[in-house]
Amino acid sequence: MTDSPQATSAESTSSASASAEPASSGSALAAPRTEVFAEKDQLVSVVAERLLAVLVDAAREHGEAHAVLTGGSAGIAVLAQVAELVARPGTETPPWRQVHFWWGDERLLPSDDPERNAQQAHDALLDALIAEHGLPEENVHRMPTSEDAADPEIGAEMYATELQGHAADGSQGGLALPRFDVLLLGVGPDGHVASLFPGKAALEVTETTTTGEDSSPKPPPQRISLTFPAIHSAQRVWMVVSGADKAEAAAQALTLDTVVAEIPAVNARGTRETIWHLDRAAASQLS
Ligand SMILES: O=C(O)[C@H](O)[C@@H](O)[C@H](O)[C@H](O)COP(=O)(O)O
Repeated sequence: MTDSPQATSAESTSSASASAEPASSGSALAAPRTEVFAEKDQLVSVVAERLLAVLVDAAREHGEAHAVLTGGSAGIAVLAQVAELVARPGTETPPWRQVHFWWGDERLLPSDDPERNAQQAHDALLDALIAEHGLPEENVHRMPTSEDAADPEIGAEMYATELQGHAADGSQGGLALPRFDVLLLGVGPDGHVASLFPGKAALEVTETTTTGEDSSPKPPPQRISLTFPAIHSAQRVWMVVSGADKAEAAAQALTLDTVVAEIPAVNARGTRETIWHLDRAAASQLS
């Protein structure tokens, strides 16, 4: 455990779940690594710095960068911190016209509802990037609203089409997806990630990149989510987990024999990197 906000001094360990097989992807996925920070603020600063660095490198290397955002308190705090870094003179930033933002999940609500993950991300970061730094509005790929789609399944199909429109060449395990450089995920106290909740049919979806949820146990009930195969296509899956209410779910997700149907977060992995960024409270039950 560390009191330093520096990524290099965070505890970093390979987890026992390294040999647990993910449920839905044929390709090899990165075993989870954990990094524990004394406080949420430190976690947030490190993830924000890393996010910017990944976008800079990906834009340089591939001519474009794709980040998948999450809702939730830690995920939105990361975006607010990115906004602070971007406003700070001397921070290296990507050419924003080459950066695309996507979402891992969304609540099917009206476009201006403050509960929408996209609305919160706009307030925290995206509005400033669009207004002051040249991020093209069309690079912000929001999931459909309740005005766009009559139900979550229709919304999910619409988003799959949007993803397909930016698909990388055949490299995402047969699914039409952009090359996600980094995908952020929060974790619920029940172990959910994105809008993939314990015991739900959405956990089993393997043929499509998106899915609709009609009866989420966390309000609101109607949601749209990426599926596990879509999550597994990401180069880097970064979990951002803060607070004692996540401790039990985090400990279970990082345990060898945990079942995806009970703790979906056990199946959140990327191709190159899976990192669980936890504050001390969220890490308090890790063995
Ligand atoms: O739309 C949502 O509800 C979120 O995307 C959800 O999956 C969230 O990330 C987790 O519930 C963690 O949220 P907190 O970080 O606020 O605990």
